[in-house]
Amino acid sequence: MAQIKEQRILDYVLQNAIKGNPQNIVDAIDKYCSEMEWAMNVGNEKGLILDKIVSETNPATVLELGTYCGYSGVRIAQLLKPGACFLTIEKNPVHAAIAKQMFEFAGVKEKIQILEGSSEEIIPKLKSKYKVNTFDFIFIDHWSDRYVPDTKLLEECGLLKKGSVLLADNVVYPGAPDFLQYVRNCVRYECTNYPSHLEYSDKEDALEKAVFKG
Ligand SMILES: O=C(NCc1cccc(CNc2ccc3[nH]ncc3c2)c1)c1cc(-c2ccc(F)cc2)cc(O)c1O
Ligand SMILES: [Mg+2]
Repeated sequence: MAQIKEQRILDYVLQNAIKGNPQNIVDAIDKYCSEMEWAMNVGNEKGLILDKIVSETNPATVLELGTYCGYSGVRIAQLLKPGACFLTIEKNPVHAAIAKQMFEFAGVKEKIQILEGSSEEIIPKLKSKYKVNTFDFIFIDHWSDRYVPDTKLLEECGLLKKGSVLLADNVVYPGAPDFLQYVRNCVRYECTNYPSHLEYSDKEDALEKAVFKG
């Protein structure tokens, strides 16, 4: 069966990491992707910034756009308080299948629900179908041309409340210039930029935090 990179990453974790140990699994993915095959996980440098912002926010409800292999999902899940609700949307069914196995191995399966499909089709259904009211923390890491439309969709669907924290990956590389312009010029957001580097690379990148003011 033709193996894909994401399957090789999962296999490496299953064979080399400690089951039920989220941090060890995160470290194993970083080791594989820095030594063997580059992959678009948020990585450890930006991951530490993500950890700090999640810890400061201490969210009860989390939405992630773009699950991929589950790397950021595992990082976030290990920081959540008991009973927190974490939904992650993944359009690519192969990525979703890999992430599901990653979450099971990490022992965070009960904390995370993977919603298969695209953000534009799922976000409008979150209140009705998934009994969500608003999100305290949203990690945006899917197609960069969806960052702005999905931020507007979250507003329109009433899924943001005063203090909701949006954190967007890759705002420098590959780049999301329209997102930066939108949130930085909109009075309803308080923005902070966190310069960093592209995962497993020395190219410059950054995370952008945008706090919704209501
Ligand atoms: O593009 C990126 N990630 C998004 C992405 C990418 C591919 C597939 C999917 C399929 N998943 C998907 C799609 C649409 C969706 N709608 N709702 C959910 C949802 C889920 C998602 C990315 C790229 C680079 C990068 C690439 C090349 C390079 F040279 C340097 C850097 C680095 C990153 O950190 C990145 O995050
Ligand atoms: Mg990314």
